Amino acid sequence: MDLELLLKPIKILITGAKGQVGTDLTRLGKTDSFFEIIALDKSALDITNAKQINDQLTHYLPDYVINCAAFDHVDEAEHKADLCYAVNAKGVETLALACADLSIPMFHLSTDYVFDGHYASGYTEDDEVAPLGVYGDSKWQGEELLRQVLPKHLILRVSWLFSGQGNNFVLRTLEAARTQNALEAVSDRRGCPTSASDVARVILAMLKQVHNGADAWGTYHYCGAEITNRYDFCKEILIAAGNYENFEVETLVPISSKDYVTEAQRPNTSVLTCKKLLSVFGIRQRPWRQELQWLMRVIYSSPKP
Ligand SMILES: NC(=O)C1=CN([C@@H]2O[C@H](COP(=O)(O)OP(=O)(O)OC[C@H]3O[C@@H](n4cnc5c(N)ncnc54)[C@H](OP(=O)(O)O)[C@@H]3O)[C@@H](O)[C@H]2O)C=CC1
Ligand SMILES: Cc1cn([C@H]2C[C@H](O)[C@@H](COP(=O)(O)OP(=O)(O)O[C@H]3O[C@@H](C)C(=O)[C@@H](O)[C@H]3O)O2)c(=O)[nH]c1=O
Repeated sequence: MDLELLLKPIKILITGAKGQVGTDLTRLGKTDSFFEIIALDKSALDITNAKQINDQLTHYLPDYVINCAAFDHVDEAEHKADLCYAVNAKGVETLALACADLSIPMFHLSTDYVFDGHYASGYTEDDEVAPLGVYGDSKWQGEELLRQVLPKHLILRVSWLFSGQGNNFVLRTLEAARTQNALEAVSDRRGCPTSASDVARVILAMLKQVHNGADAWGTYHYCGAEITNRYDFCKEILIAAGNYENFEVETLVPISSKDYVTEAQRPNTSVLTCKKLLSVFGIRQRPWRQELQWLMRVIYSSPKP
């Protein structure tokens, strides 16, 4: 690769730029001179709209497209299956076809919910998928369509995302703790929380390497280090936020997932093994507890809206 090309910032186009990962990726990417960021939210680029995709890609001609757009309301997906598949499966295919036409590699995010959660010791990228609900199935179909259409792709499966915005377990726990005296949390559902800003860091690190010639296309897992369950995670959230705020809540009760009935079935142990990412890219997992502490500092130092 010649020097001029190496010195040029890597132009990345982000879809779903107002979501959790989209927001953190935009923020982090803009502080890194290696990148030129084009951040498009749903109104600027709807991934179910082939013409809009084509117009935006030919206008910007990015080096990479990063798809952060998704329909990821797990329960709602059960009764809005058409919309869910339109975005997470067909939308991904439409985006990938446009990328293929213009020879643009695509980075895509997927989920631990492609697995059924019966495998207790952690899933590798080669383990068999068996989604339990519409959301997980739509994400798996999106992965497969991308693999068929565009060989130059990276798929990063992540789990249990949290950030300072959007609909996530951390913010919902804080909201509930402000208004309720007692909270219940499932103690037999295990996984690894992951901060959206940590995912953004990993995406940018992977992109730098493939841009510099690493032939590492394919599927990878990433999640925050250590395994926990929803009850212990909830406890950690309340302890971390308790340094800044007095909550209404007095008790946190561990319950069985059998007693927490939701529209969608969820995997019981959806731990992702991240060894492939370490061996191919040298990227290590960061402890989610540290990320949670950092997020609390950010949340409580920001002015109230
Ligand atoms: N959240 C989690 O816990 C996890 C998420 N993932 C995956 O990670 C990725 C990022 O998730 P996260 O950042 O949390 O998602 P968010 O829901 O925070 O963001 C997704 C964004 O996509 C937008 N969007 C929805 N439909 C379309 C469309 N047709 N075209 C363009 N944009 C659209 C949404 O807009 P609007 O809100 O206006 O509809 C939203 O801004 C997704 O692929 C998700 O499946 C994987 C594991 C865990
Ligand atoms: C609200 C609440 C949930 N829970 C438990 C039940 C269930 O296991 C889980 C549901 O919480 P959430 O709705 O935040 O989690 P959910 O939407 O299932 O989260 C998933 O989102 C999708 C997009 C993904 O890809 C997954 O990785 C995962 O992060 O938490 C409690 O135990 N107590 C509570 O008060």
